[in-house]
Amino acid sequence: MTQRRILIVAHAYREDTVRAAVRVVNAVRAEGAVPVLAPDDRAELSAIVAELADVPALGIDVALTEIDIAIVLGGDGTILRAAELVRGGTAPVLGVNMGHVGFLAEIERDDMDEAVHRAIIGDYAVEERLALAVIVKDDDDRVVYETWALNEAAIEKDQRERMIEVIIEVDRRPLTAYGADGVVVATPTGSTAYNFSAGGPVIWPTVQAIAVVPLSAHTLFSKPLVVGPDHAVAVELKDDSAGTGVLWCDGRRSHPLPPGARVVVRRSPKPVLLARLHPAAFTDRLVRKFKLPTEGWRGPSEHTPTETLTLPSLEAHE
Ligand SMILES: NC(=O)c1ccc[n+]([C@@H]2O[C@H](COP(=O)([O-])OP(=O)(O)OC[C@H]3O[C@@H](n4cnc5c(N)ncnc54)[C@H](O)[C@@H]3O)[C@@H](O)[C@H]2O)c1
Ligand SMILES: Nc1ncnc2c1ncn2[C@@H]1O[C@H](COP(=O)(O)OP(=O)(O)OP(=O)(O)O)[C@@H](O)[C@H]1O
Repeated sequence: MTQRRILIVAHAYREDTVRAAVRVVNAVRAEGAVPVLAPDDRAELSAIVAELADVPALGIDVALTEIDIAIVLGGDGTILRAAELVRGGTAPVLGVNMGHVGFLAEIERDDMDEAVHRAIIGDYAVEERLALAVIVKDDDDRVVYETWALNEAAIEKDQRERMIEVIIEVDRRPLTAYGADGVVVATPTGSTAYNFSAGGPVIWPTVQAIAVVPLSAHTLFSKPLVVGPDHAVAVELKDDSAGTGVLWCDGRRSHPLPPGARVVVRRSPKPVLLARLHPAAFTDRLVRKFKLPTEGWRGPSEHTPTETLTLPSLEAHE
């Protein structure tokens, strides 16, 4: 059997995640697999823990296509960073929550050793999450920037004192126009992030959809929209928009949007892959992460992993 290659992505500025990175590197080696670090991470981490300096580097010693799985030690920001690192390959991401929220993480830090073992031996399921393909066109309809998003494409004003004037379009048909702080075009995964703060709906990960949510729109029609996964949503900055804008994808990849710029968002042909160790109900994740009140609930005590079902069970309607 070929040796498995495990990318380890750790938050480099926290003591606990750096310590966890050393532990995971040692566990991977002890089980006969190859630990790998992104070159920048290796430089940052080995400045703190010298023994990490000899870990093979991604793209130098080991190609991205050779990576079997990425183990992530951090919060959602670190998981989004890991998703970017493995985007050109086929490795799923396994998040160990060492952040504050860790909504995208599969497990909490206390279960790390068992999770690492299962990652090394390949004992996990892979869940596909809808991702967005995002392009920016200039006012001559030329593509000037291309990227992708797991959470959202946020079209935002970039001057505090000026709104942006936008036109929303679906499948090349104009829908409405308004002045706003911005527009969030979110995936089901991102529905619990910026979309959620902006008043958008929480979308279960089993739903394939794209949400379009205005940020402080100065209009009576400012409802969040949800379109199917095969619709193309475009947000245009009007030619006479007083304010200039900026595109931010997952808070990581950005591009300026002058008046006349057009951002086109579609479902990416390439989903993001998340490694799953347990079939868990998305409902439970929402309750746990957002600390929702459920005291007094009198429903059935047996656990039904609804996240993996496509139809609601009969009990759900009781
Ligand atoms: N007002 C807001 O809520 C707001 C504003 C800007 C960006 N964001 C979000 O921050 C994300 C980037 O995350 P970061 O950690 O690098 O930045 P960050 O450190 O500023 O954290 C933003 C918060 O969003 C949470 N988060 C991120 N993805 C999530 C998800 N899918 N579900 C639930 N919560 C999630 C993080 O845990 C964190 O609490 C962006 O993709 C965007 O969704 C939110
Ligand atoms: N090695 C690194 N180099 C540069 N930035 C990093 C590195 N590790 C983490 N970050 C950044 O630090 C920020 C915070 O990280 P992260 O979100 O993982 O932690 P958190 O804020 O504690 O957790 P949560 O997002 O769950 O609240 C993110 O924007 C992340 O991308």
